[in-house]
Parts: sequence; structure tokens; C-alpha cells
Amino acid sequence: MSSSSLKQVWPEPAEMTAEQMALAALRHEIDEIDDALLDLFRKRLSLASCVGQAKDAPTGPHTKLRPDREQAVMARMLTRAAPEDAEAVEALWREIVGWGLNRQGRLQVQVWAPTDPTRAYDGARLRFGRAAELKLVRDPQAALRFAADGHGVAVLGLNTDDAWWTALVREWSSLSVFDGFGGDIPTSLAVAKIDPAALPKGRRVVVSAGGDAGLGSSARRWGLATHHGWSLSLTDAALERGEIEGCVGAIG
Ligand SMILES: O=C(O)C(=O)C[C@]1(C(=O)O)C=C[C@@H](O)C=C1
Repeated sequence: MSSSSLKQVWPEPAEMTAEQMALAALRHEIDEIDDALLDLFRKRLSLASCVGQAKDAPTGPHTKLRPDREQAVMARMLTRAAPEDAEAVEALWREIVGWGLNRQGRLQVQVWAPTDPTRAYDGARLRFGRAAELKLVRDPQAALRFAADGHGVAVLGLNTDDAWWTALVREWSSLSVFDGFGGDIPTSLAVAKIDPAALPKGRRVVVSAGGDAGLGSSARRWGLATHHGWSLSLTDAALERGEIEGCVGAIG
């Protein structure tokens, strides 16, 4: 079907009621805004593609995903948005940024969450947008391998019998936790080969085998999971990935 055949067909102005004319005028304004949005969206996509090439800087083979930049983009938009629009703006910009990243290569996300797969899957879909390819998988270690090989992101459930996160410290030191889904205290975590400099600002994720892992007494701390003396927690303490043993990322 040609685009011209999709045009709204109105009666001749002389035959239109006042209500029809008002409606037509409003829809015309919406069409103009849609045209402007589409132009801007195309410009933004093409800039994201250029950024992708600029990012091939010699910092190592990390994924193109830059959680710190995405956090800054989202925070800026949410500061500017009217409070009643915040939810819509957040969802829209997640999509926009997701398609920006897509211009640099399709993001693949493997989701493993046996207890509540829908929650983890929905969290990942909202976070990475329609542009990402999401797949439910059966083996958390295989998903970690997939991420460590630089193929994409693993979203892994917590509070399961499998304490996959204990291996983040030694076996998977190239991987970082960079987001969490399921609420303020997350029930699943996103893990990928993220440039440590590009982790989001905010709460750090710590894996420790007993003790406070040097977190300091004044730092707030939230427990996420435990396993045979190991604990996974969030903290306000200002740690860097790999700075002390046990800091495995940040989730903002
Ligand atoms: O700023 C970047 O590094 C980009 O690639 C652009 C962009 C965006 O569309 O805003 C896309 C993906 C990144 O994860 C962060 C931001």
C-alpha cells in the first residue's frame, strides 16, 4: 500500500462541521510533530552509529553498552520531564537508547531466572527495549560464558538454589554487574563485559565470603542473597570494580 493511500481523508472544508475542523487542525499539528520527531530520531540514530565507531578506542574488547552514559541520558530526561510524564519518558527513552545501541550491533540478552522468569524477562525487555534479542536459557554458567565471550548480556535470577554470583569474583573477573531488575532490591542482575570505567554511578554490588569485605562501618548495606557463608549485597561504599576483592559492579 502506498503511503499516499494512508492519508486521512476529510470532507471538503465547506462541508465540515466546526468539530470536524477543530479535529482536523489538531491532527495536522500531531502529523507535523511526528514528522519532526522522525527526523530527529533518524539524526540521533546516525549520531549513535558514529559514537559506536568512535568507541572502538583501544580500551579492550568490551561491549558497546555504556551504562554510565545511559544513566546520565535517562537522568537528564527525567529531570526535564513533568512528573506525570516520567513513566512514559523513561519507557520511551529506553527504547530510543536501545535503538541507538542497535546501530552499533544487535544486543543479545540471555535470561535465566527459574523462580520468576516473567519478572526477569519483563525487566530485561523494559531495560534494553524492543531492539534487543532476548532469550530464556537453562544454564546460568553457560549464560556467563556467553557474556564473558563478549556476545552480550546475561540476566540471572537471585534467590535460587544456584549461587552463580559466588563465581563472579574469581572465575568471571572480566564480567561486571551493571543493573538489577525486580524492584529497589533486585531479584535478578544484569552482567556483561562492561568497561569498568562505564559502570553506573550509585550502589555497588559486593560478593564476600563472611566479614564486611572492607565496606566500612558507615556505609549502608542491603543484602541480596546468601550461600554457605558467602553473601551478595549492595552498598553505598565508594568502591571501584576490582579495587577490593568482592566488588563486582554497580547498579546505580
Ligand atoms: O554514548 C554512547 O556511548 C552511545 O553509544 C549512544 C547511546 C545513546 O543512544 O544515547 C547508545 C548506547 C550506549 O549504551 C549509550 C548511549
